[in-house]
Amino acid sequence: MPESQNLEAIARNRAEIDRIDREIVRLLNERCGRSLAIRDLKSAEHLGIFDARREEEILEKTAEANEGPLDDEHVHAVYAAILRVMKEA
Ligand SMILES: C=C(O[C@@H]1C=C(C(=O)O)C=C[C@H]1O)C(=O)O
Repeated sequence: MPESQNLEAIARNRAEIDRIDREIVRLLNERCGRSLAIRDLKSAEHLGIFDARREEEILEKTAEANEGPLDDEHVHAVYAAILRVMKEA
């Protein structure tokens, strides 16, 4: 493939990554809205924000959902960060 075609392919893949990143940010904010709703409901029930068992369940379910090419270890690292920031929102 001539060099210019490779450069065009890089540009196309980057445009797709930009689109996917916008979608990921939208979904993260949608998820955060649900997490905040649960926080309010827990507060009304005088329950604490953090639920270690639920977070473990999420880490298991996201590993099960992983079809690669990311390793489960990578998905775990991303979700550990997501669960941490959800509690800081
Ligand atoms: C939203 C909840 O509260 C916290 C936030 C979680 C999340 O963002 O998924 C999961 C468990 C809790 O630490 C919940 O208990 O479901």
